[in-house]
Amino acid sequence: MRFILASASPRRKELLEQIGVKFDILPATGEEVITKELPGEEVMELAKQKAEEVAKTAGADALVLGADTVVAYEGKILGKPKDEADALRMLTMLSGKEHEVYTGVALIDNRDQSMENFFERTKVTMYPVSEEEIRDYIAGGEPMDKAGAYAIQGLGAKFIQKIEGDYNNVVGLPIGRIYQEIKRKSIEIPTRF
Ligand SMILES: Cc1cn([C@H]2C[C@H](O)[C@@H](COP(=O)(O)OP(=O)(O)OP(=O)(O)O)O2)c(=O)[nH]c1=O
Repeated sequence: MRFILASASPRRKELLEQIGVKFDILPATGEEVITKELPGEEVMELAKQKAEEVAKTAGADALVLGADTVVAYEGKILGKPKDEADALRMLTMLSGKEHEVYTGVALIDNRDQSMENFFERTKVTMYPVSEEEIRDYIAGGEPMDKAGAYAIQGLGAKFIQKIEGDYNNVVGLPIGRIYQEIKRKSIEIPTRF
């Protein structure tokens, strides 16, 4: 069977490569619209939309993986910042506080049209960050394509005090959980080794 990653994210590609899976990339292009109140519901729905779009064109023998990541803080859902002012607003909000990162996953097996749809949650605590540090960080460009306006795997690491849960889930893919779900369903996916 073919394994297809329905994502344009270089982080997701790297995480799948890390566990030795052989796969092709077919990014979903549809508009992401936030419609749910709860972050777990939201990321599951967006992951499902991405996987469904790609599954339609992926062929009868494909397993398609879609994912979506958001940050949640005090009932608010933070996606990617719209502009630099939005990034400043997000990082000011997260400074010195604990927030949650949710990644939703959808795995569609085209052979029997079945779907696994779940989310993983990781708690992240940021040290207090000054406005000057935030402005410098934004000027460097890293926040703009990241949910919550930071990258734990990049320069943003200097703001992170602690995390509770799967680190890879924050980067964009709960890779251990995904492997366990594939194993649980007894799906044989191609490997590089
Ligand atoms: C919190 C956090 C998010 N992110 C990234 C992961 C995701 O790529 C991004 C959230 O955007 P997403 O909409 O989840 O994904 P994407 O648009 O990058 O890719 P695609 O829809 O094609 O799959 O934020 C980090 O890289 N590091 C972090 O610490």
